[in-house]
Amino acid sequence: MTHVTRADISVDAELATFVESRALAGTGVAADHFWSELSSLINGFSAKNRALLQKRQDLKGQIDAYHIEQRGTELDASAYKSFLQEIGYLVPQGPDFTVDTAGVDPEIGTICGPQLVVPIMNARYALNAANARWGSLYDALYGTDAMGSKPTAGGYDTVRGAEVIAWAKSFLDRTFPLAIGSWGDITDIACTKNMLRVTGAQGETGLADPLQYAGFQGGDTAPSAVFLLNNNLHVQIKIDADSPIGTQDPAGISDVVLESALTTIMDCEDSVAAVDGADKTLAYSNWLGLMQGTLTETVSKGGQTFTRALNPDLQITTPEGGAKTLKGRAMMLVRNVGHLMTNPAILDKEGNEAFEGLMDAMITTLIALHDLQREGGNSVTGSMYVVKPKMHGPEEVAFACEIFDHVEQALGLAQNTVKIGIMDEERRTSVNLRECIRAAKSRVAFINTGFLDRTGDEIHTSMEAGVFLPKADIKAQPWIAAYEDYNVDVGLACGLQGRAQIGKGMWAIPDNMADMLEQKIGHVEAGANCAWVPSPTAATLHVMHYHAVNVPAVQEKLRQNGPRASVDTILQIPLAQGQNWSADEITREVENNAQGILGYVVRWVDAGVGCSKVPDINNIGLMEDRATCRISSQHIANWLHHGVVSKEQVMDILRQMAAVVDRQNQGDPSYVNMAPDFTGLAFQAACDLVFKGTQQPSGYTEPVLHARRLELKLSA
Ligand SMILES: CC(=O)SCCNC(=O)CCNC(=O)[C@H](O)C(C)(C)COP(=O)(O)OP(=O)(O)OC[C@H]1O[C@@H](n2cnc3c(N)ncnc32)[C@H](O)[C@@H]1OP(=O)(O)O
Ligand SMILES: O=CC(=O)O
Ligand SMILES: [Mg+2]
Repeated sequence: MTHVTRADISVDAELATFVESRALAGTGVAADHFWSELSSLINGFSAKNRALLQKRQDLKGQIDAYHIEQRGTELDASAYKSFLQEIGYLVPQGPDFTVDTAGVDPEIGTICGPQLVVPIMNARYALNAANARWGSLYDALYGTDAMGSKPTAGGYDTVRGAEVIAWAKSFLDRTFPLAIGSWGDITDIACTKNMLRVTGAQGETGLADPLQYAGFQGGDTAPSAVFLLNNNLHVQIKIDADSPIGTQDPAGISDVVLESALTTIMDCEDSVAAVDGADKTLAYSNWLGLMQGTLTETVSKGGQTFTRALNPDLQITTPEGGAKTLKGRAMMLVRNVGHLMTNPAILDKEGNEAFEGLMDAMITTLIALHDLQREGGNSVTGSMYVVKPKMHGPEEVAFACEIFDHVEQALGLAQNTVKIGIMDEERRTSVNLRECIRAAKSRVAFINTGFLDRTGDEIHTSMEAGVFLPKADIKAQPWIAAYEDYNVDVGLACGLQGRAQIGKGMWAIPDNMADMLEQKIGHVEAGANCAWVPSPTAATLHVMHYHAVNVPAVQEKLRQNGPRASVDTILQIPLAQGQNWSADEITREVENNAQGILGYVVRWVDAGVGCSKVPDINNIGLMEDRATCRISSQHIANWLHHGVVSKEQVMDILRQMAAVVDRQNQGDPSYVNMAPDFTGLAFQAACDLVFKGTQQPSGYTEPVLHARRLELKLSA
């Protein structure tokens, strides 16, 4: 890594070249000005950043001491809450208020739908994610277990195909009922002025609600696609009687395409491994390609090689005969890193690694200028959306706003152009959520329950309180339901409706789409504008929940009924209450956690892959990222700390599981086995995460992951 001097900072040479030759080009921002502003951000804001991190440690120390002193007695909930107030962990609530965020895009304010997340360093996936605005329902049903069974290998299965078509048409019947008859029986579709006419078994008919007709493509008597609208979401019925599917359909319908990922988060955080200047440059360069609309990637699959690019917008004819443009891409947000990490990509004037959150703020916003300075594009309202993760309490949210005040001034943007998504994923944010929102009241564009990090923080914060329940049982305790409800209650009370999303967390079992279809409607029924999905296919399936449930109506009802959850319930720590687990139960719990950690870490450290699908001990593929790894490592650390398992037992299990993970990766020619030597950096990283788990700041995994990956890169 070679650094070059720019203003009072040292910048990785590759990153400096990228910024000067590509990111700044055409923005009107001069290089000298940019570096001097970035330097003043880094050199001017780092002391406060450090102080905020110190406060996290100080509060944790006081909480640890409290639990150690109380050990052996039952936690007195009221005394505990008073203690948290005294130390400033729980802050006083100010008067009622509503947010006044202005200029948000419809996908944030008024259209509810799935939110896809994608690792930004993977251009192939990032392009797919931006293009996931529209997804084939036929493909999503055919290719997954959504209908109950999985597709078999081999050619097209006509029986399964017929099942898919019937399934999709029953969705159309539920969502866009015809005045007479069923979508399954129609033989012709025509688009006359103001009317959709379909011919069915019982003659000519139309939509029961004619206002659901939104337009068409192609000729009016022989359209190539018909557009329908329900709950602000479009659905395309594709008609192509010459296509393999359309030729067998009485009306020539070849597909049903759903508007799917309304928004996509391009992730620079939990799902990536970006440890140095080269990695950060790749992340920023992909973001630039997305903001300029020029990103492409060569993709080889199924024996073919092609170039993947961003989809264009769609042009349709409205029912009245006018022209209308529909967005072809998801509205993109970018997740910056939180306040914790530093990165050697930039060094401050004393030669210390700069806080990564500061460089992300300045550079991702600079890049967004390419979108903000043109008509249309990603944001039609002239906003940029930064998801800010892992903030602890209102002071840290206020700090994020100060950072963006500086960035906006530096780049000549109006104040509050940059909107912030507040991840409600740390306990000190959950219990002070109202004040966190107040701290960003003119910027907040979403709150989202990141329950994975939140679970990790639950364990770490109360490490000294006692033995935590097994991972699956933690999810069933009152604290988490209260946390989820409280987030919605507070969001509604602060007037987020129409101005900001109230979002829910990730579906972390990417291959279990039938379960997702059954369960994730719960997010929508709980009043969420959006909820996270791991893949474009999941977005296409999850969007059907937003067709079934009118979220604004749910939110209005919830708002009128008033708050349901209380901070007191959120503060109930999910500890084991004298459970007597068998040795087998303990071993399986630790094995499961160890397998997830190792399966994730080995790809992170050795291959720089920040998000992986890793089989659990029941062979179910789970999405693993830094947050899920935080839970698993903190859980083992908790059981170790309280003597549920010994260090020797855990080490034995880690070794056994390393061999299992090696076998799972057998097909990868570049994979280096962890067993039988267990001397590799990946195995050591897993050991650090577990055996030094109690000492990791907030239980985060990134300090260990970054250190070990850097070690590997430097030794290569
Ligand atoms: C706690 C948190 O912070 S959650 C947020 C962070 N997590 C994420 O962002 C999860 C994003 N999802 C992913 O990274 C992936 O889906 C994984 C790692 C879970 C699974 O990846 P894989 O094992 O490669 O998936 P799988 O083989 O089933 O599918 C690959 C195909 O789906 C596409 N795909 C999978 N996930 C995504 C995605 N998130 N966005 C876009 N496309 C995707 C790929 O482009 C690929 O298609 P292609 O061959 O046409 O390019
Ligand atoms: O970032 C999301 C989470 O669940 O953590
Ligand atoms: Mg998270």
